[in-house]
Amino acid sequence: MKLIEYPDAEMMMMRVADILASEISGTLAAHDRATLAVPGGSTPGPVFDILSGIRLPWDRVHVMLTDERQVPADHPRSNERLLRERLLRDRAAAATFVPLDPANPEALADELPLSILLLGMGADSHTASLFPRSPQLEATLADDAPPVMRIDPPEGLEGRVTLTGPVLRGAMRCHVLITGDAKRAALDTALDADPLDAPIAVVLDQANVHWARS
Ligand SMILES: O=C(O)[C@H](O)[C@@H](O)[C@H](O)[C@H](O)COP(=O)(O)O
Repeated sequence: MKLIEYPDAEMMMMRVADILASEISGTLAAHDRATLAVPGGSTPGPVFDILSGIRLPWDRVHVMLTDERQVPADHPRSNERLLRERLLRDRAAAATFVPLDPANPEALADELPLSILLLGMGADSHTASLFPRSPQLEATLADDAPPVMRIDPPEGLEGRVTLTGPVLRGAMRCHVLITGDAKRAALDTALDADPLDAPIAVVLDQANVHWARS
């Protein structure tokens, strides 16, 4: 793991957007297409705002979510809604959105391995929708898991659809974006943990973790 600490969240968001843009560009220099997977939640919006305005060959970029909440696409808690409002606009409106469909996991085969993976993390160390104590966690972390699966978070949140362990581990480049002391403490604990206890551990070997206190 490489941990990059920033003086504040604003600087972190600008830098991470720059890194993602240059990784998209680098991928497109060598390949016809780049596939970028991004999280929902409350943290990444400012990265999306900046990235959407950067000049890139967006028509060769496929964008998907790392996970989705099972709510209608126009619901305030929908990650697709966040993506459409904050990332798939301005210059990035030319990108192709790839939906997560657990009924048709093979539809993702052409997108793998992911070129660039951006993950969030909860203070319980969940990432994407791989939640500790979820009844399906072990199946979603298995080496032979399909690329996308349904999963029930343990604490009565809505059902989720998530990219699975093999997809996250297989990404060519992996970034984790976190703020605050509680998430930093969870990260420190996860460094020596089993992914079944701290799911973020599934990517920490290869991850660049970007952290700002606030
Ligand atoms: O849909 C989601 O909830 C996510 O993709 C999830 O993995 C998120 O990244 C973390 O829960 C952190 O969420 P916050 O950024 O809101 O703290």
